[in-house]
Amino acid sequence: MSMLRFMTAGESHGPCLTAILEGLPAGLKIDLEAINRDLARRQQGYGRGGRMKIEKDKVEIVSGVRFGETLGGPVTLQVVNKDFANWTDRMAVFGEPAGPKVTAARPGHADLTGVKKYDRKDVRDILERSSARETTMRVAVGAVCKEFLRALGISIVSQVTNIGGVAVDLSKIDRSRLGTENGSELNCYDAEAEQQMKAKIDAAKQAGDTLGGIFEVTVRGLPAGLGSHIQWDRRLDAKLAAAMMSIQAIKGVEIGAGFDCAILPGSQIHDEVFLDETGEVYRKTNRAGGLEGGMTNGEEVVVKAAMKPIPTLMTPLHSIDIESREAVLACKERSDTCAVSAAAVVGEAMTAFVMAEAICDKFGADALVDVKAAMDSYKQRIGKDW
Ligand SMILES: Cc1cc2nc3c(=O)[nH]c(=O)nc-3n(C[C@H](O)[C@H](O)[C@H](O)COP(=O)(O)O)c2cc1C
Ligand SMILES: C=C(O[C@@H]1CC(C(=O)O)=C[C@@H](OP(=O)(O)O)[C@H]1O)C(=O)O
Repeated sequence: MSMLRFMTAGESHGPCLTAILEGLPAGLKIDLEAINRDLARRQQGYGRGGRMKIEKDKVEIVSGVRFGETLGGPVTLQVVNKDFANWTDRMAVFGEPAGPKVTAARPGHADLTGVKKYDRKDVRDILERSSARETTMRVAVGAVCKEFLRALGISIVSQVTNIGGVAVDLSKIDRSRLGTENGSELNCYDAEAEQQMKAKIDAAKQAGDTLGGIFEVTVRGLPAGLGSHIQWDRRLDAKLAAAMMSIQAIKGVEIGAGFDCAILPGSQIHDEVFLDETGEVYRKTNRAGGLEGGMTNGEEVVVKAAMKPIPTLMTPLHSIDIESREAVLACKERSDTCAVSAAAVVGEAMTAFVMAEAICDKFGADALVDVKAAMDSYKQRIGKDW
């Protein structure tokens, strides 16, 4: 099994956010600007809250890279929370809290179960870590993984396909445009749908309500045969689904035709296989989303994720106070109205990590030249044998 792994640390309003990524090969050139571009993309999107005006997330690398190239050791990435300076009364690492406690738990968030499980008296002790501010570091890690994948000819793009029930007409989408520098403010490639999405977000904000939606991530250039049918925990579709579900507020994942597979007959779901005049295998459709038997099949990997509406509502829902145990309205922290386009960037990052891990698993991960050579030789073999 691969030893590619990462861990994040940091609170939403703490001094800084950190990630350690270990297991990437030595000899990979790191482009800080590419990481910062993805961090900026994660901060964008119609419907984001006030915090995005305060932060301008920029990464610093403090280990594992020398003169712009990985050494094969753990890479430590850091992003400073500018907002920490405004939160020292509630978020200082030592001393006594001087700011108010949060005691009104928000339905749909980690608040209520978190305070019970961790024996805390202030919901802030839970919300600071359960906040999706943590996804900043996933995006930084994912951007490094994307660099690795790019060096092997693999790219990852995303699009938002639905916000609060306003759906993109996927038949209108020119898929070759996906990934062109942020298709739009909402990372949506259907201009008409996007206008309606924005109006829907405006209306939700006006009503103190929030919205969820759906995004889709596509991986191009993958060799067939990543992952395995041999054991449950080596199936790449399972790893991808788990990685997507690990993103805050994601409640559903589909690979390829996904839930439609349950409705349509086999003749309309399975992708028929043909040989071209040179003897190469091809398929006319990709309803499997590039994964069959837990392995990539050489087509684009296509995964969708459904995000629930943001749990912090400015017209708060009924809840309880954890101190007085009285019925109250949930707390109103500054919050996003809709963050699906940001979640799509996080989805790209998690997909990048899963694909990078699958590559390291199959081709080794000591030196980038060896990974490339192993992958080239494998591609030659399967190209010829098919
Ligand atoms: C990019 C992104 C931004 C988010 N912004 C907010 C927010 O501003 N306010 C909020 O209450 N929840 C926000 N969420 C959702 C919560 O983090 C999430 O619902 C919460 O952690 C509970 O986890 P669960 O929904 O997976 O059960 C955001 C999620 C993502 C992915
Ligand atoms: C509140 C949550 O996270 C949001 C995501 C987020 C970010 O950087 O994405 C920053 C946070 O900033 P603040 O709380 O200071 O406004 C929230 O906007 C949550 O997920 O519960």
